[in-house]
Amino acid sequence: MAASYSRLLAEDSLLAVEADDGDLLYFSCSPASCAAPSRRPPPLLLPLLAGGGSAHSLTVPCSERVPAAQLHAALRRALDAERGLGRPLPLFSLQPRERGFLLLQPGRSKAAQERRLRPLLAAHLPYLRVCGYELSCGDRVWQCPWGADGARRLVQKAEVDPAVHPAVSTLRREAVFGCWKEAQRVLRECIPFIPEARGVLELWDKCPKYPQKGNFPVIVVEGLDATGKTTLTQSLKESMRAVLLKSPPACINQWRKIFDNEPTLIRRAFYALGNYIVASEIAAQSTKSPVIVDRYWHSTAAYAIATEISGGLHNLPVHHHEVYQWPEDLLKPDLVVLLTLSHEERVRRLQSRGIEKTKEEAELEMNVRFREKVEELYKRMENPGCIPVDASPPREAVIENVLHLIENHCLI
Ligand SMILES: Nc1ncnc2c1ncn2[C@@H]1O[C@H](COP(=O)(O)OP(=O)(O)O)[C@@H](O)[C@H]1O
Ligand SMILES: Nc1ccn([C@H]2C[C@H](O)[C@@H](COP(=O)(O)OP(=O)(O)O)O2)c(=O)n1
Repeated sequence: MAASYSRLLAEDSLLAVEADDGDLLYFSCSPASCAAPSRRPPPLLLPLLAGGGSAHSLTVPCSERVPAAQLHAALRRALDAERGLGRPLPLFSLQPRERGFLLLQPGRSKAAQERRLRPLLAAHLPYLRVCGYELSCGDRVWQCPWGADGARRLVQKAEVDPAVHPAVSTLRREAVFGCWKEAQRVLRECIPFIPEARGVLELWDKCPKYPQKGNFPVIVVEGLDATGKTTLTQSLKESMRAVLLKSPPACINQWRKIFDNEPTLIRRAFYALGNYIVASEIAAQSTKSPVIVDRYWHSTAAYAIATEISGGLHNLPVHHHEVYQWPEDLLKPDLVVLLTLSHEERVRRLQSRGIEKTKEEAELEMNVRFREKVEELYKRMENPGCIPVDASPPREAVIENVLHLIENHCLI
């Protein structure tokens, strides 16, 4: 199905949901101020409600970024753990800015769904907007906010606009930080409940804020897991007598698992600041020798965008979008090499590396789309862009090719 999104006729909100196949259906709601209801019904809710099903939307206002991200994650865990409520579909609202979930239950009454939901949401209710949906007059759906008697709002079909994935407009604010100040701000807000955030910030406090690169070349190696980054960077280190650095750097790596379990906003702020910490090491080392860096900002941005933008490649932000631009306050490398590999060969290497079967299977099955998006995103990065290198030849050939590339860039 082609992706379609809702843009509201009225100023109220824009809501979209991901369908089970990973693509996006749309569902929109606006206040009754839409004077001319369309003859066409909202495509998601009407058939479901007409068939005797029920639907609820749960949204979290996003004015305070960190608490909202945490509540959203807690809600997701609670809904995932509750069997029989159906898969929570992501829901976005831009005005007012909200994120949440839509729960659809074919063949279950609204009252029964509410009975299941109430105890689950009890603790969160003061901070949530919960609405049930009712069918009336054949093709009209009413939105009924919880707790407000008679406060019914008409749900109408919205203009279908093949424009942008609703998460695109939130990327800058919530996933791909354009400067260190933003990432620092998020981690500061996390100190009360993630003590490790203080550790990261203390290390960052000691780093120079706008470090300059030395005269020696700085080469970054990017690519998906198992494309050969470790192999290549080790060899380059030896053959170029270079210093090898990694992002996130060793000094914060001990906290990586903790941040990996946090919501996107916090997780990406950790990786973003990690890049700025590495930058100060790059600056210092590149006055003395060449520097090789295993992953850097391109990985941070590509993985963040690929995770946030559901569905296929067509949902990604357009070429030259601001999220593809290198942050102005981050030290730039001289060359970024992107190792590319066919899916089959990458799987073979993952297997021969002896990854546990469960992880390997999960990787194989669920990540085809994700992998495609990350690879495409690497290629869309700009200023500097990545130079793709075929990583399928034998190790020695790949190293040779990259050394040529470095020479051609007049770096050594
Ligand atoms: N050019 C190559 N040809 C065949 N196997 C390779 C090549 N480069 C790396 N490998 C092997 O593939 C696996 C993944 O490589 P690795 O360097 O660990 O990737 P990454 O650091 O990108 O995860 C390792 O077992 C490694 O020995
Ligand atoms: N500079 C970096 C490095 C990694 N990340 C994130 C992106 C992904 O979520 C993971 C990928 O890390 P992974 O452990 O697979 O990396 P390796 O291939 O083992 O080097 O880390 C990042 O955001 N920024």
